[in-house]
Amino acid sequence: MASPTSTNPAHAHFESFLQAQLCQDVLNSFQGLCKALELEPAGGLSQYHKIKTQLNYWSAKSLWAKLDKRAGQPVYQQGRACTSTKCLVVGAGPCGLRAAVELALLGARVVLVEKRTKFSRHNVLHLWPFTIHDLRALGAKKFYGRFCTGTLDHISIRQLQLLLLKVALLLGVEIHWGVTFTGLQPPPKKGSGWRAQLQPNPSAQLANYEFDVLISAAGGKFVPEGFTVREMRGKLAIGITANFVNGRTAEETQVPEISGVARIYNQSFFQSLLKATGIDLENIVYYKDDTHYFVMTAKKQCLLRLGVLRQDWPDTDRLLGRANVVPEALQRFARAAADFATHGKLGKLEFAQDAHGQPDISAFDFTSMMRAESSARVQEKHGARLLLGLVGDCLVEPFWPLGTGVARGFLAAFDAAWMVKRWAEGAEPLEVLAERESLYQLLSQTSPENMHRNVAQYGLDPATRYPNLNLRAVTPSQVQDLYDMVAKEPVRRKNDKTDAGKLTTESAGTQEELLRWCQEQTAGYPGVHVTDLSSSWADGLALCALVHRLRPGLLEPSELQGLGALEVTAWALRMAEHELGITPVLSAQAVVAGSDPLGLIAYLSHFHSAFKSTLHNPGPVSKGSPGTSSAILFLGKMQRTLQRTRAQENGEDVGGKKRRLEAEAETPSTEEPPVPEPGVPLTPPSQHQEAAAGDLCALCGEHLYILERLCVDGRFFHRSCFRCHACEATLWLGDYGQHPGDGHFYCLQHLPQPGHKEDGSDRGPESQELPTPDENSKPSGLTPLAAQEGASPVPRPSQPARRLIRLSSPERQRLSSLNLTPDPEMAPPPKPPRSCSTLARQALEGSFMGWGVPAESPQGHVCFFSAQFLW
Ligand SMILES: NC(=O)C1=CN([C@@H]2O[C@H](COP(=O)(O)OP(=O)(O)OC[C@H]3O[C@@H](n4cnc5c(N)ncnc54)[C@H](OP(=O)(O)O)[C@@H]3O)[C@@H](O)[C@H]2O)C=CC1
Repeated sequence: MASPTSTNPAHAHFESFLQAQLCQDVLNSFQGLCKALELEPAGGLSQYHKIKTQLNYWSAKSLWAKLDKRAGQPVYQQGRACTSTKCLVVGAGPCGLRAAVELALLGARVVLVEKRTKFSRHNVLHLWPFTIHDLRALGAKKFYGRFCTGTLDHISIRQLQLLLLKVALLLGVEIHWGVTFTGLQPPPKKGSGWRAQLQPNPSAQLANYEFDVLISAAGGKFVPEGFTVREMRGKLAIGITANFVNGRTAEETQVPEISGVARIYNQSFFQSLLKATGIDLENIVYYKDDTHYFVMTAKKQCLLRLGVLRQDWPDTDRLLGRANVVPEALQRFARAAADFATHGKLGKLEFAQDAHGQPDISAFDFTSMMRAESSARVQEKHGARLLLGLVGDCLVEPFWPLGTGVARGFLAAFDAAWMVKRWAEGAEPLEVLAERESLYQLLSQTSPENMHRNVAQYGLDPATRYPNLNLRAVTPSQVQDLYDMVAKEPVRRKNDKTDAGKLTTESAGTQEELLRWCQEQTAGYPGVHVTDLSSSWADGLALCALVHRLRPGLLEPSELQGLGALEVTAWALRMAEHELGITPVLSAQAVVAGSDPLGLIAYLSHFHSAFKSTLHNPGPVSKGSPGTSSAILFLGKMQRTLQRTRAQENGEDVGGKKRRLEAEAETPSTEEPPVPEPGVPLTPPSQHQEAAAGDLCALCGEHLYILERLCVDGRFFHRSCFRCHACEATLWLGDYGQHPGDGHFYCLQHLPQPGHKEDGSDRGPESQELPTPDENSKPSGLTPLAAQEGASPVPRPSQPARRLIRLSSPERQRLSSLNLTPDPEMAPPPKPPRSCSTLARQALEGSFMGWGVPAESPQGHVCFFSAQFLW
């Protein structure tokens, strides 16, 4: 057995390859290695086995042991799962490389194109436990000895790229640098395949490469053909990142990292900072890696005051545009903040250089994020099918204070590779797409707390990662529009230079656009004048108009005659929920009182989504004039009723209505309460009272902020409270059951047979048919709703039967072979604290993903994150 110091040139190349810290050095040493071993690089998995056979000295063997262990997982079928699949991956960011590695392990031929020629991003990513385990298992320590040696778990983007690049090269991925993917070249005739348009003109071999899978991992600015994106925009939040040279001196090593200081947790720190420097921040983070990396959220007024921004512009792009930012002032700002946060112990704080040789500092707007509407598509031409999948920022741009780091990017990479495996197995395109979309639904809800606890079991199979998985949450019929015979026009995003400033109607995202859309949909309805996203909705008419616009047949004027605003609103909310599937995120009281503007925006964005999906699957929605005769009749009557009510109210004291709403707001039920008696003195609603307007969790009774709200059967819970009564796993919407006997919620695995006993002695086998929640079989314990319904003056439509979810036998077998039964020894995960971080984590995702909703904290702050969460 030879040692690395032997004269074998292959060993020397291999050691250089392991140690290389620049992209070009990695490529050079790998080429040298292949030459020395007389191998053609990019030879797929067989190339890996050849390298392994020839390099069998101890240092190399420790790496092979790790890679062999991963490659030996049954899911890869010894590298034969996708041998006839040819993939093109676009983008060598962390997610593109991670996806390429998985595809290579499956035995696919993988070609990756990246427009950059070097890795230069110093910014540091937070790592979840599973990502650390995953990277260690790929030999991270071998490539980067400092991997996760600090007090905090993180890695710089470039180090992450470097180590994944090395793994990808070893596994035979073909990588082309400085090559930009510009579009698809459909097959010109039968018998030919899909190719890529690339810039600059590629070699003939690359130009002629025909593939049947395209994975786009090209980052948040790129949207491949056929995909649509939605912009989520909240209140302005300005992030600043700065990287300073890390000289790795003893003094620098001593300086403690800051995993996150947020204003709401440490007011005195931020006040002292303001006093000493004039800098006003919401939060600050400091990580030590290749550089000293700082990220902070700065207040606009202070940036203007300190001359960092020249002028205040309402348009964020202009506000933070190159012309409006003074680089020297920005550098002074970041340096002073970093210096203060580290008590001056980092010395002179010299800026590291970015890709262009400039000081590595940037100010960016993180209020706007893009999210693709779907994660995959299939295109077919002349009989050649192409599967397209998105991963990483190209799929969902992360909201950096949530601390999702690269974790969800990796999950999407795994899910996409799993999709490719299913594709290679010959599953029907719509089935493949439906499964992928089912997984995509889970992505935004994932957190370390609600995934399987044993990260060592994580693999490509989604069942190893997501508990209570239902790969049929989305059905093939729901994804028909993702299967194109002809590609649609690409949708470009707002800052796409090729189509600057334009958003398609489908990706419209700002509140103004939402308002405009609401105005368009409600135009022509008598008595409806939508001028804003708050008070215009207080009489319930506009909401009814939207419901009618979507489903004209739902409105029966006779049902609503004589009702007040609150009752009308409650009716509209219920109709929307039960008939249109639009989950309420605020109560009727809050709509009428206008006490929850954020909730209303989130809620209205659901209508927009529902409207769009109805357009995709045309049903009863009338696209023509909204003012059908029944609607006009209905709303006319409603208006008269409301006018009568108002006239009566004018007889009361001026604050009668307000006081009444306030009293209503104290009723925690989401059902409409009885209209209170007039005569109570006027006081503006306090924060507490506003919070009480349907804002208490129906399970724990604690305050429920909008970002935490989960609506199940008309009641609101904290997401963290919505757990399986048996195993305490967090439940996914659509994948749970409520037992009619005990009223508790269960995951499908633990849902007891009807008539079970609480002690579980009669607990049935795994998946059970979910009870259809008809009105008579409402459980008593958890459904006060049912009791109230009798008293409700508003007729309630029958609820649609809940979906029947059964695992197929192969699925059951697969699950049982994975041995995923919860370990009885293992304590249930602690309930996460409901802090601003939790709110933030749940913001802008989940069921009210539509319009970006600024995160609402108890203190009304817009940005927040706590110690453990970081980019
Ligand atoms: N801290 C930070 O500054 C950033 C952090 N991140 C984090 O990184 C992760 C995302 O990684 P990932 O999804 O892999 O995305 P990345 O943005 O890291 O990588 C995408 C790569 O694809 C390149 N690319 C873009 N368009 C094309 C094209 N048409 N043809 C070829 N290459 C192209 C990009 O170049 P180019 O960038 O020049 O467009 C970039 O190098 C997330 O966790 C995110 O939080 C992501 C971005 C910034």
